[in-house]
Amino acid sequence: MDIKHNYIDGHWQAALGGTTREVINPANGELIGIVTDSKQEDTRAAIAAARAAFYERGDWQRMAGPKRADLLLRVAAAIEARADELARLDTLDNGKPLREARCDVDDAVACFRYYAGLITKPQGGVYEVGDGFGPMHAYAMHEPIGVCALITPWNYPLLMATWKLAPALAAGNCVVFKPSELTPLSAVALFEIFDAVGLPPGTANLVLGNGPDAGYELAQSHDVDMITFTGSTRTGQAIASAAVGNLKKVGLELGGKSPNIVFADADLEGAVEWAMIGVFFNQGEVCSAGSRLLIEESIKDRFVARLAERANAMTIGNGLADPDMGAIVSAAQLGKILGHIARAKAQGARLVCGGERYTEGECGKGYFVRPTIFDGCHRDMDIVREEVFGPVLAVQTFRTEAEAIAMANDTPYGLAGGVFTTDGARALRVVREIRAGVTWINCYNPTFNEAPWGGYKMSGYGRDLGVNGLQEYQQIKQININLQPGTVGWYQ
Ligand SMILES: NC(=O)c1ccc[n+]([C@@H]2O[C@H](COP(=O)([O-])OP(=O)(O)OC[C@H]3O[C@@H](n4cnc5c(N)ncnc54)[C@H](O)[C@@H]3O)[C@@H](O)[C@H]2O)c1
Ligand SMILES: N=C(N)NCCCC=O
Ligand code: NA
Repeated sequence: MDIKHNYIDGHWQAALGGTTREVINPANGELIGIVTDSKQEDTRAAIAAARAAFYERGDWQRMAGPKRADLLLRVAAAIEARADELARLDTLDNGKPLREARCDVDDAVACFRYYAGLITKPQGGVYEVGDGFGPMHAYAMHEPIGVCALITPWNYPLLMATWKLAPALAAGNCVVFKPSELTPLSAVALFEIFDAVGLPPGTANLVLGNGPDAGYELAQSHDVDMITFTGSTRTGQAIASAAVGNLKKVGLELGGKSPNIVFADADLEGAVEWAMIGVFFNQGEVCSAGSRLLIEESIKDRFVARLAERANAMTIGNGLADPDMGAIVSAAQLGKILGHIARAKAQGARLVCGGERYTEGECGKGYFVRPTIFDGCHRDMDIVREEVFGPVLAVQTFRTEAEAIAMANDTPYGLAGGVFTTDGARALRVVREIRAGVTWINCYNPTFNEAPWGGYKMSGYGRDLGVNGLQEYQQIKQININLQPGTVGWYQ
């Protein structure tokens, strides 16, 4: 089996220490790849390459915007040409159903196209300014930040990479990217594409390795100008602390425990399906998962019974066979999920369906868990407070709109939330009160490259996607122009 290497300064390179790491298919425990295993010294080499490319040669940042855009369009076309292979890679590596992986690839193609287009549109502004020193004129222009470090999790390997790489590169930065050590294979393919389209050496660098050894150096280094991270809140806190050393800019997309509120007047069959998409899509390994179902008391029994009936009918299996739900990413993550389930039971939540590992047929060799629903949950249970990052739903009831809103906001997180009702004014009132960065009305989880994505509260700060997602990776420079050069007679 080929060993996949780091991509530094336009070359594939083994980690200096020569050690490697096995990449596992969580559907059956089989070895699907071997990657180089980087340490701090490798990360430092990648940072040095990005710095030389940005500060010494500067060819990427000075390349005309339309030309940079053209290269990113070629990246999009190359991803599209390898779409089946890339979807298969993410399914093999992460465990997700193939049709979901295929959506991720389509979104990644569109994301590169979106930022290629956006970088050619007007940016900055022109300002009428005071004339205390004679006639003056001011404008603001957007510039790249410099060397950006990007760290992503394992739940959407290609898509999370793209959400950061596409805008960071479009803006003219040089980057060092570290994907999750659990799911590095599609990132390697993406860098093969960067290599093939001919990004200037040092523009995009790939470091393969774990968080403490390869990742943390990116947060700590004084040679990095910005770090953007998607992952757990705890790791985000460690990164933000380390980033203080040189006051690098920090962007954090962290965890969540998002509320999905269903009122009695909702289209209930639709709400059931969206609630399933909310918490069982991608095995529930979604930062925005609607993992707290807040349901109006009068319909609770009927709704939960229907939800359980449909959850029990979901097919589970190897993602390549395109089941309704695939494998959990790793043995460790499966263990965490089963731990959350055991604690919920111990704390008195009532198990409605699932609640155990799934081992039918070949699944015993992999890491599967049945879609799980707990009824009778209350605010001080861990299952209501802590992110599971698995297919586990906690159900609570409310009687009034005000109570639903208070329960929705009763969390340290603030990534997402949903509301189901046929009362339009109520839907708008409720989403306005939810303290979260991403909300849905009568749907849950779809998201689009055009609109900004990110959290409130302990779900982080900064935004991916949309115009804001480009501006994350840009400095703004004010330029003041004296329209009448000469002396002003200030000092007599
Ligand atoms: N808000 C969002 O958009 C979003 C999206 C996806 C996932 N998430 C969150 O990600 C979490 C699950 O992903 P995970 O388990 O991969 O998270 P994680 O924090 O364990 O790891 C994320 C990445 O950080 C790296 N890392 C770990 N420790 C590090 C350290 N000390 N210094 C630098 N890098 C380090 C990992 O190697 C990985 O690449 C969940 O909490 C989920 O909510 C958030
Ligand atoms: N619906 C999609 N694609 N969601 C991506 C969510 C990323 C965070 O986990
Ligand atoms: Na894997």
